[in-house]
Amino acid sequence: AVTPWAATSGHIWPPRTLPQVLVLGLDGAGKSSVLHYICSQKARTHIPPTLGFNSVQLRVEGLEMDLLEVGGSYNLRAYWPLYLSDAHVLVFVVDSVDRSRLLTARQELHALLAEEPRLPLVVLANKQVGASKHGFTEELREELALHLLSEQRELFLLPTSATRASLSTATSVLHVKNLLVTLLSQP
Ligand SMILES: Nc1nc2c(ncn2[C@@H]2O[C@H](COP(=O)(O)OP(=O)(O)OP(=O)(O)O)[C@@H](O)[C@H]2O)c(=O)[nH]1
Ligand SMILES: [Mg+2]
Repeated sequence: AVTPWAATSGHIWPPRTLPQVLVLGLDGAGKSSVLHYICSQKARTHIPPTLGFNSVQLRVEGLEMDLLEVGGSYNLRAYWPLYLSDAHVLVFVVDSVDRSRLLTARQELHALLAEEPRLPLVVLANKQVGASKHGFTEELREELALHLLSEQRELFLLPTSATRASLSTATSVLHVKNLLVTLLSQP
């Protein structure tokens, strides 16, 4: 059988030289939408599910980076760990409205990072509507048990939205970009 990677394996081997940001998270969390916004500055509402992976290059302030999304559907999650060792930063996107799947997101995230104690982690609490309610970030931190991941790791949690053309969307995504630049610029 043809794996989803066969047609595109040239992208992942030989290893690339640009710093790599790996973008993971359950299906429907909004990975592709966030990437689309980051790269085009435009909100887009109908993006098809990622059936394999989705790779984009981004240049910010003279720094070039590769952003690699691997689809989040159950079958594709088996491939997630293969991309960890090349990653400089992991961006993990969660749907902060769909509380019923936070436990699954938490389990996947913890399983993934068990072997990578030092990989910087940026969790995006996506699908924010307007200003998030007081204490929201703390709740989410708890629900994802982020304290268990944070000993030697740089860890950030940012609220984002990606599908509405609004100032809060633009600002949230700008924060993500700036954070990536900071993380990738450190020695
Ligand atoms: N309301 C709202 N909807 C969003 C937001 N981000 C993404 N969506 C919607 O959520 C659905 C899934 O978004 P995708 O970007 O395809 O999610 P994904 O994480 O790439 O999913 P897979 O590729 O299947 O792993 C789409 O219908 C998006 O329009 C957001 O910030 N707010
Ligand atoms: Mg996608």
